[in-house]
Amino acid sequence: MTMTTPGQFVLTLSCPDRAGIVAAVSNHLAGQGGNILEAQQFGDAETGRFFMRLVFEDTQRDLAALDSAFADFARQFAMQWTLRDRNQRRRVMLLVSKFDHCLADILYRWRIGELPMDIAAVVANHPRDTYRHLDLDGIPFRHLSVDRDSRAAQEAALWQLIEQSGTDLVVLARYMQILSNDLARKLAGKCINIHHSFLPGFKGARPYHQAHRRGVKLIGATAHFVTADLDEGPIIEQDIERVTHADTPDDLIRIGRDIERRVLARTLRLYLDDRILLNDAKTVVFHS
Ligand SMILES: Nc1nc2c(c(=O)[nH]1)N[C@@H](CN(C=O)c1ccc(C(=O)N[C@@H](CCC(=O)O)C(=O)O)cc1)CN2
Repeated sequence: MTMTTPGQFVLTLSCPDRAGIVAAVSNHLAGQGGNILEAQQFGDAETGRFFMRLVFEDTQRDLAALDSAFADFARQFAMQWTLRDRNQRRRVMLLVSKFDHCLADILYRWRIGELPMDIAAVVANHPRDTYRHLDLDGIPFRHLSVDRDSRAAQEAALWQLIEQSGTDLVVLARYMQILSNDLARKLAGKCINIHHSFLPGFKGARPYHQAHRRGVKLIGATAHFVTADLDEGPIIEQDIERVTHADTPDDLIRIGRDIERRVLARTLRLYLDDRILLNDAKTVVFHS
């Protein structure tokens, strides 16, 4: 008898909270031949919304059939949901400006298999030579220069590239250009930024210099979804390091680089494994 290797699927959902959701979802998946391997849930008492992430295996392996059956089931709960084949890799576009330490870190982790994704392109607003020390072999690179007068045209070219490359996620890896409200809206829930401060402190430009002037004893980095409101998007992951009165702004920048790298890498892994759910202006993150 030939044994079919079951496929693994990730289901995320959110809906108005009520009794019986977990049982109903579990019974539905069992009825589809699904065997649940992981399940996490959270009921937000403030918003009355329920969130769930499940990983299940199914010998049926037919995503289209599972998707259609769940669509019928989800309607009774007014669910927002996603269902994905866990082996389906996301296409991720990486945007960078002058400082490329986060990009370098992502490329390394990707090349050693730590980030299961396909890189759609690296897009920079500085020329290729800026990144001459980086291994970009096999990765499409586009230099989209931008200034006050060319911003609209640059964003139009960027959006065309995002659409044509089938990009699923845009990562601002220290990309220092403010996206227009229109582009931020088009990328809602699909664009992540690494901000080099512990938000909500020190939004905007030059946060390390702001922090130095304030005499902080901790600095941090924050990964968040990008919205039209600068550095106000739903926070996904953060981390910090201690600093002292003797540290200069350049010391803070140096110490901050490692925080930014690890926060963004953690965030990318979380996103690629469907562990981040949007909860209005916040997120629910189901850590492993
Ligand atoms: N619509 C959004 N765009 C961007 C966001 C965001 O949350 N919403 N995050 C920023 C990243 N960022 C800090 O992390 C940031 C980037 C740029 C600036 C800024 O003042 N830029 C100047 C130009 C600076 C330069 O050319 O060196 C500007 O755009 O006029 C502040 C904060 C990314 N985009």
